[in-house]
Amino acid sequence: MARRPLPRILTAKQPLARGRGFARSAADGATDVLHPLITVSRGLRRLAAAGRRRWNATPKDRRGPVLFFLAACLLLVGLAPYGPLVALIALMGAAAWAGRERTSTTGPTPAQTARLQALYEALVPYLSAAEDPKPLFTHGGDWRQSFREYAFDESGRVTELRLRYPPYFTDGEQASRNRIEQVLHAKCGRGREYRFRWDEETGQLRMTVLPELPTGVCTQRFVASPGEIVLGFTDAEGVQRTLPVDENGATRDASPVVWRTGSRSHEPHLLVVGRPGSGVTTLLRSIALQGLPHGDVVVVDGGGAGEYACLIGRTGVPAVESGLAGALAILEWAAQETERRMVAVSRARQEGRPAPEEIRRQLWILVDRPVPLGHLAAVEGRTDPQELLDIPLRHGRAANVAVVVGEQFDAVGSLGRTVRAHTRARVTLGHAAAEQVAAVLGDPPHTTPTPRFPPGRGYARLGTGEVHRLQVPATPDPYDDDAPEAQRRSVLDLLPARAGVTLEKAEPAGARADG
Ligand SMILES: Nc1ncnc2c1ncn2[C@@H]1O[C@H](COP(=O)(O)OP(=O)(O)OP(=O)(O)O)[C@@H](O)[C@H]1O
Repeated sequence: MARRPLPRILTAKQPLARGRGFARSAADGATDVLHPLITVSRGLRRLAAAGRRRWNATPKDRRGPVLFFLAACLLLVGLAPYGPLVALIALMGAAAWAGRERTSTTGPTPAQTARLQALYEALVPYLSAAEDPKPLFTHGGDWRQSFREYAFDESGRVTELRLRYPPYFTDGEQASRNRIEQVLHAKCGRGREYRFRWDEETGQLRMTVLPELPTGVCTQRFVASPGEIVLGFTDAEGVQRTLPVDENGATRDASPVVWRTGSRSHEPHLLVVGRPGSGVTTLLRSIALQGLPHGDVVVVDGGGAGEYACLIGRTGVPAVESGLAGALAILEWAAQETERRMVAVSRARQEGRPAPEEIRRQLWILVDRPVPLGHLAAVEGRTDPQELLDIPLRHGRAANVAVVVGEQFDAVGSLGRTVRAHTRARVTLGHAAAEQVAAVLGDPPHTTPTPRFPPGRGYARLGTGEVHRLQVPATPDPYDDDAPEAQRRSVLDLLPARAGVTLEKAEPAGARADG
C-alpha cells in the first residue's frame, strides 16, 4: 500500500496513546449523547430532499394549486388550538422516523458475522501500519471497530457497508482507493455493480450494491422545457429531479439525466462515445426527436447505414446527409447559419430588442461518426467535416445552435481539438475500461463495471459534474423490422409530419433531404 509516513506524534509511546484513547472515548460518548439530535437532523435533511424532489416533479401548471393547498394547511394549523405545537411534534416524529439508521437492530447472524470478519481480515494488510499504537485494522481484531453500518441481501451477501479507515491511509490517491475497492468487490461477490463513496473529511468509505438500471423505458414525450434533453435515466440519489415516465403501460417516477442546451447552458455541445452497437445512433436519434418540437435538426450520418432514414423529409429536418459531398454542403450551410444568427442576435441586443423569433428556434447539428468521413475527405483532398464544425462549436451557444457528435472509442484520438474542447457534455456507452471512460469524461465512474451492458447503458457527465450511470431510452430505427413493434410505433408517433423542405436563409447546393 502506498502510505504517507506516519506523523511523528504516532510513534511517541504510552502517554500519547492514552491521550488518543481518551479523546476517542470522549468522541464516542459525545456521539451517543447527540445521537437523537443527529437522527432528527438527518431525517429533516431526508424529508427536505424528498420534498424538493416532489416539487421538481410537479408540472409547472400544477404548482400554483399545490402552493395554495399548502398555504391553506399552514393557515389551518396556525389557527387551530395547539396547532403549531402539534405540527412541530409531528414533524420531529416524522424526522426521527425518516432519519433512523437502516441497519439490522438485532445484530448479524453467525454466518453474517463470519463474512464481516473475513472482509475485515482481508482489509488488514491495506489499512494498517506497524507503527500505529491503536490500529483500527489488525489481524484477529474486531470488525466492529471499523464497520459502522452494514446490510445483507436474502442470500447473505453484503449489500451495504460503511467503514472507518485510519487517518494515514492515502485516500486522495486513486491507486490506493482502487486497491481497497478491488478487495471489497472481490470479497463481497463479483457479478454485481458497486458504488464507492469516499468521505475524506471523516475518513469513511461507503460501499453500496447498485441494482441494474431499468431498461424498459422507451422514447416518449418527456416532461421537459425547450432546450432540455433527457439523455437517459440514472439512480435516484444522483439527481434531484424526477420525471413521470410510461413504462410498459404503467407510469412511474424516474430520475433523468437532463442536458440543458441554449444560451444559458454551460455545456452547449455534446460528445457521445461508444463501442460498436452500444447505442450511439439510438441516443442521437432520441435527441433529434426531443429537439424537433422546438427546433430544426440537420443530420450527418458518417456511418452511412441509413439509420436516420425516418427523419428524411420531416418538418424541421432540412437535411439528412450520409455522403461526403452532402455532408460538407450541409455543414457549410450550418456554419453560415450560425454566423447569420450571431449577427442577428448581436444587432437585436444593440437595439435593445429581444432575439428575433426565428433564432429562438434552436438549430441542432447531429454528426454521427465524423472520423470516417474525415478520412474520406483526406483521400479526396477535401475539407475535413470536423473543420466546418468550428464556428457552430465556438459560437453556437450565443446563436442557439447545439452540436452533438457521436464517435466510437477507437476513433476518439482522431477527433479535432475544437470538438474535444467545446463538447463539455459527455456520454460513453457500452463496456469500456475505467481509464477509457475517464479519458472521455475526465473522471472515472465511481462504480465497478456492470456485469451486463445492455445497449444504451453507459455513463454521462455534464461539465465538471458527477459521473452518472446512464440508461438511454429505447429509440429504435422505426424501419428496423427486428425492433419491437411497440417501440417502433412510439418513434413513429413522435416524428413530425412529412413536409416540403425549405432552407429559407441560405440554401446550400447539397442541403436537401434525399427522400
Ligand atoms: N437504449 C437502448 N435500448 C434498447 N435497445 C437499444 C438501445 N440502444 C441501442 N439499442 C439497440 O442496439 C442496436 C445497436 O444500436 P445502435 O445502432 O444505436 O448502436 P451504435 O452504437 O450506433 O452502433 P453502430 O455504430 O454499430 O451502428 C440496435 O438494434 C438498437 O435498437
